[in-house]
Amino acid sequence: MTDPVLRTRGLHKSFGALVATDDVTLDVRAGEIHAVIGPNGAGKSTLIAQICGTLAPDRGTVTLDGEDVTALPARDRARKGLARTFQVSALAMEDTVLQNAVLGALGARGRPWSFLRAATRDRNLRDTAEAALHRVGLIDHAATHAAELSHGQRRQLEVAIALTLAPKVFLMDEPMAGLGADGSKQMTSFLDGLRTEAPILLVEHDMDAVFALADRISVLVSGRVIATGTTAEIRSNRDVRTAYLGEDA
Ligand SMILES: Nc1ncnc2c1ncn2[C@@H]1O[C@H](COP(=O)(O)OP(=O)(O)OP(=O)(O)O)[C@@H](O)[C@H]1O
Repeated sequence: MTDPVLRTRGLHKSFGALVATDDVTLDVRAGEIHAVIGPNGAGKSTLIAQICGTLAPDRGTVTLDGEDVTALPARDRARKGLARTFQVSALAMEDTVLQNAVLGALGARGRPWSFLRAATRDRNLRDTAEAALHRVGLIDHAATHAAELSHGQRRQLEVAIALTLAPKVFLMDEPMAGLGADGSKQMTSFLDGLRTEAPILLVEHDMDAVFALADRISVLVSGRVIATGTTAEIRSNRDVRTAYLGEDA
């Protein structure tokens, strides 16, 4: 079997007496969607933060394509292909969809647009940005301001920006949040097609989406992975049913 694209080994993080991440070992393999589920406060966001590098673990490692990136800051991990999406606030709302994607391709989000105006005239950057917008179905909205996009379209734009950086793996934190039933269905089918671009580590509360999409699921309870398996294995796991899904799951 090929090496996983992303692997955590023994990740551990405490806040005072509270153990938020308790020796978490998991991996994400090429082509798969690996979902992490768990009740509120189980430690999902804390885990994602350590994987993407915004929070330092007390111990344990994160490897990307076999390279130990534990000591690298988030920005360097992103450059190496660890693409965190759905931080909608990262979009420049006053800029167009195309400008956002070009800035993404430059890896230059957060810099004043006035300094980067020339970038949209750069043919290579435009081609990269347009290809990504095409891939996520936003090319017809290239001239629309990000502020005018729907919730779901903004998430697609975040993915387009991530695609411009040729991601090795996507980290997605609650992509369905706030989308409503129809929006969630559309996002589910969008993510289903996206796994061919890069595998996805998906943190999500929407169980319909999780069970429709995931190749494997890890269940986090009180910072600890209590089970990892296929959707069928997780559905029938007694510990999971007791701790999380409930007997009617
Ligand atoms: N910076 C922090 N300082 C102290 N405690 C924290 C900090 N960040 C998280 N925690 C605690 O760590 C635990 C795990 O929180 P975390 O947000 O990772 O859970 P979660 O599974 O993402 O929850 P939710 O599903 O509600 O988003 C919680 O008890 C939380 O209160």
